[in-house]
Amino acid sequence: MRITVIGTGYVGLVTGTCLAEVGNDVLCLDLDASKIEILNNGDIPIHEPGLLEMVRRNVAAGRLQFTTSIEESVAFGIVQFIAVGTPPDEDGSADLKYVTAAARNIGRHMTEYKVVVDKSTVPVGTADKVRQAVIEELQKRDESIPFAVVSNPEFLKEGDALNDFMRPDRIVIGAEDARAIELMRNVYAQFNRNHDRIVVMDMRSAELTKYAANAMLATRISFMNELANLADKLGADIEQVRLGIGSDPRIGFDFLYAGCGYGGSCFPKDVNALINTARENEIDLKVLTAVDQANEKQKHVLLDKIVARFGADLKGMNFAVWGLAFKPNTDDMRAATSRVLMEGLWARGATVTAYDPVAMAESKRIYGDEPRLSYAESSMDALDGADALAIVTEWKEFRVPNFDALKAALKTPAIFDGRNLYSPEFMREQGIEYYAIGRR
Ligand SMILES: NC(=O)C1=CN([C@@H]2O[C@H](COP(=O)(O)OP(=O)(O)OC[C@H]3O[C@@H](n4cnc5c(N)ncnc54)[C@H](O)[C@@H]3O)[C@@H](O)[C@H]2O)C=CC1
Ligand SMILES: O=C(O)[C@H]1O[C@H](OP(=O)(O)OP(=O)(O)OC[C@H]2O[C@@H](n3ccc(=O)[nH]c3=O)[C@H](O)[C@@H]2O)[C@H](O)[C@@H](O)[C@@H]1O
Repeated sequence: MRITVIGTGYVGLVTGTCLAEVGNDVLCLDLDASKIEILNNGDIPIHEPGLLEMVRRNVAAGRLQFTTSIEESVAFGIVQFIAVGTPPDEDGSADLKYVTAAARNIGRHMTEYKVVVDKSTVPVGTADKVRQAVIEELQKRDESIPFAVVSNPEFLKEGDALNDFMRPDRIVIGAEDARAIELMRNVYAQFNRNHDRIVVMDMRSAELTKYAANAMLATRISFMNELANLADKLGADIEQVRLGIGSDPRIGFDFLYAGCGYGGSCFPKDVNALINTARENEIDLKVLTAVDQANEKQKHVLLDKIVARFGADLKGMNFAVWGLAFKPNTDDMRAATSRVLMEGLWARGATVTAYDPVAMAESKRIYGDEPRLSYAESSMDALDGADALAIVTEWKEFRVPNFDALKAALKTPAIFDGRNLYSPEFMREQGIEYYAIGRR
């Protein structure tokens, strides 16, 4: 099938590439010419494990192409996936300007039946707005070409995106048009072979399903983070508690890791967007409001522990920070806890030496030549002359450092671990002060 994907970000590029991988002909459109140039030069603009190889393989096979031409992209696919950003507006609601612009471009240029598929995370009711945008553009041209709108939210995780896309738990299709549903079943047939994972529902329910999934996962994390803070006071160990409750299949072990707050482009934004949608409908989502507040607070937990240890005035001190990305295996720093920590340290007069295996280029883009931030070539280099170490992201390479070298390099042998990487008991044996999240 010929498929167009609009937007070559984390979702669009993965979607387009995976759809090509199973044999479709895919054209990806982005209006950011620099991204298309990178892609046309055989590289990719983001860090996602395995993606570069898959892109190259499918480009070489002639199944995957990239363009900045709206006309070309609209003409190409019978199915048009919209996978553009829906960043938060000033009030926290989702900004739909990119989604509606993409829809208008389709309406402006289409000459035959199209299925317009919204893959971006959008508030309930957006499918109607997408339909309206296409209709308005058709009317301007005095055309009445048939088309369908489908809501097909994406559930992939950055860092594991190819696996999530190729082996989905479920494929949610919100649609009311029989021909569109049939086409969508065909699009996903190759990802649906072992057992039927396709859940067809109405569009509003599909849109809400996406927010419900992210909100539930965020709730689990904030719940555990609050319990971890309590465990700190009570002398209990949150990791033992996780094992104790996760063994109940109604709870499960996943997404129960306490830490220094959830970040990324989605949980914080989607929780707030859902709160906003509810507010517009005169519903006060008390649980989710608390989830968000608890997370904002949790992003300060490392700084609070540093201040409790070294005092409020950190002037002249230097902290090594391991991990800048909001999670491992990505270069994404959107809403990353590292930013809250570093900015908090700077505000108290300290400087930072940071190391991240892939996100340092992104950090340089965000912070430019910030004088209070320097970068190290390796995790161990970051420790040289630092007062103490803070760990924000659980990259694999941080799991078994040389603790003797670490102790020798730090002025105070203290680790503030936002991801609970080490055993507190082992740290005590090593003579390292260890401040983790809810561990004993
Ligand atoms: N990042 C993630 O892990 C996930 C994101 N989502 C959702 O998917 C959507 C996209 O997210 P990301 O891929 O992270 O965004 P992104 O910001 O990485 O990429 C969006 C891309 O769309 C392009 N774009 C904007 N307007 C355009 C237009 N009219 N025509 C063509 N290209 C256009 C931008 O230049 C950019 O390259 C969001 O709604 C997000 O909430 C859903 C699941 C996972
Ligand atoms: O809508 C989205 O964009 C995506 O959002 C999340 O994916 P992602 O943000 O890429 O990454 P996660 O692995 O979910 O991690 C999010 C944040 O939660 C934190 N986290 C995760 C799990 C956990 O147990 N504890 C915890 O603090 C991570 O450190 C990270 O900062 C969801 O997991 C995806 O299903 C969804 O498609």
